[in-house]
Amino acid sequence: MTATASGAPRLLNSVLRRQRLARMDKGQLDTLAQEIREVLLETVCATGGHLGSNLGVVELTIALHRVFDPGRDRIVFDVGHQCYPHKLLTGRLSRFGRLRKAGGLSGYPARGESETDVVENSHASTALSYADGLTTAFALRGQADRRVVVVIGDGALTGGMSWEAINTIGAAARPMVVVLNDNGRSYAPTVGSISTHLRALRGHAAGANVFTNLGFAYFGPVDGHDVTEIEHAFRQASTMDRPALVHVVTVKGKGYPPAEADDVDHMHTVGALNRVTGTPATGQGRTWTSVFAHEIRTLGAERPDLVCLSAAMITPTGLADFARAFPGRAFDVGIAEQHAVTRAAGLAMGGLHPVVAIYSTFLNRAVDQLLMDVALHRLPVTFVLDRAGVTGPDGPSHHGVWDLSVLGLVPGLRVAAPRDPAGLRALLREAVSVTEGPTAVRFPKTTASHDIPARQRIGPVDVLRSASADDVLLVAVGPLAAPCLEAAERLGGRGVGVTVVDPRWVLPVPAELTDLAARYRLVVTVEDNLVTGGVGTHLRQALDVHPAPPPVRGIAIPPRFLAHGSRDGLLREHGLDADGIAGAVLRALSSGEVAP
Ligand SMILES: Cc1ncc(C[n+]2csc(CCOP(=O)(O)OP(=O)(O)O)c2C)c(N)n1
Ligand SMILES: CC(=O)[C@@H](O)[C@H](O)COP(=O)(O)O
Ligand SMILES: [Mg+2]
Repeated sequence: MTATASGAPRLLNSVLRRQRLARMDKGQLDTLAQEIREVLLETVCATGGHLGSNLGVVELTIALHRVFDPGRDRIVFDVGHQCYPHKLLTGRLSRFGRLRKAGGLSGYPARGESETDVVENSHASTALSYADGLTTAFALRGQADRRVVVVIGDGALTGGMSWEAINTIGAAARPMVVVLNDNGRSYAPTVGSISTHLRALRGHAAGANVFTNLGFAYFGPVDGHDVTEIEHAFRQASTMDRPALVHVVTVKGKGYPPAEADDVDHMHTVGALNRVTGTPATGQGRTWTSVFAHEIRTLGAERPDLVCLSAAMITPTGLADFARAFPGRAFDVGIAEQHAVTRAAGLAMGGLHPVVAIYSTFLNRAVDQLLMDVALHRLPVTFVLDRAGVTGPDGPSHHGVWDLSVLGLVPGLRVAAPRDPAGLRALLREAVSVTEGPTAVRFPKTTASHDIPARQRIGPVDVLRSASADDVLLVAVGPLAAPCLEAAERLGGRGVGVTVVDPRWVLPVPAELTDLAARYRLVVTVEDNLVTGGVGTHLRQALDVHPAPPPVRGIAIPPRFLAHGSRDGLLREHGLDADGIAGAVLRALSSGEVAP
């Protein structure tokens, strides 16, 4: 894209070489910033993405590219959701219109797009550790002239890894520039004593502070929207013979009044927007998150022992209503999943029933805490895993496709996968009623469809469709019950008898499911999770004890990282839609490996 509604971003189009940027005067830099904001608004209002975070770092990124060489130096963005201006300044303007679309630009740094992109991960609080490694490697390889610059937000600074890295970086005293982009927010205002300290520094920074006490030179606070002031601070910091932190104060959503005025999250991440009003371009309908939000709020009134925890995502995980109704029982711990899980263990030891609301992919950050601090002690903690399965536009580090494989390893943990809103409400209630160990309830990032009735229930297992012949058993995990039923109808029309069941409590595999499966010629499991270690794996292992177990085919996500795209497109690509399921069953039946 080389033109926007307000005309071609002439200066931005000309920034194809760093030298051009270095020669711009103040007036041109201001124009360049305006052009970048125009492209950000025009694009993200159409494609969705991270709006507030990127509007806030326009001047900071221009200054970065004027002081440092993104090709030879390493600019490491923490999380990376704020990399759009960097992408626009490194030759990707023409491709920017397909941001976060299948085959288009990633919404995070992507090494395949540019040599100037370093870290593709979108999980917070990792940048300082990467930087510690990079500076060490450059020193050992005689490349100490290559500068390493970290851009980290105040939110990412609440993550424990950030302080683990600060601990060794401060001691090593190797030069590094750390740009602290302090807008006072994660999604919501950043919580905790770190945030309080930063607020004090924003007001009066003279003297020692936590960074200088840990071996860093400190520069700031700097006006994060004045390129000249930022550039001066960067140049000063880059001359230091030890790590230097530049405290840049910015406004999340700068330059777009609806974002600056958004009290919830300054439009941290948005879907397609009406740019004039700042309202969603299309209605999203009822989401799984909204069903959970309503039910946990209801449960909170019934169960005074319920408390809820989130790692800086109270609203995105559906806890906002609960927090408003029960302010003393909802805890935002910052971007600190490990602390959230073990704090929940402490809350459970103290006689409460904690609910940890967390995106599936971010639970990976706290596996040891889940295993050892919660499950080993058989503590009644309930994990509500939103964004479970293929999420879509956020790409490989956001798809929640590992939770069933991980949770299946945890002794004493029970995992539920509701197929519809009624199932979520019921299974959430069942989960928070379990007292002898941890539970988990997982659901995807999509609209919550209509309820799917069961014909009968065998133990925890719902039978959704019965066939006259015991040919095929389709085991549907969660919302994939809908495409399974559609596939069964198509197969029935071709004379294949297909029974469809929903285990509801999917791990450990219920004995009733194993006993039922043993009666069929072919068992096919369908799950929005990695094929390795998912429900299919566990059911196959459970059937091994039967004298003549039927073949089990698993339709699931292959063991590789999935690129960004639409959820439906990625599910279709991996055979997790009605066509894919029906085709897989027919191929299995004709493979000769299924008893007649
Ligand atoms: C481990 C982990 N937990 C949660 C998130 C979700 N998340 C993405 S960005 C963000 C807030 C980041 O705040 P900050 O670092 O201050 O950046 P800003 O958006 O304010 O520029 C959160 C919580 C994440 N990416 N990684
Ligand atoms: C960068 C990050 O981790 C989140 O902001 C992520 O983009 C989740 O977005 P959704 O809440 O839209 O799934
Ligand atoms: Mg922030």
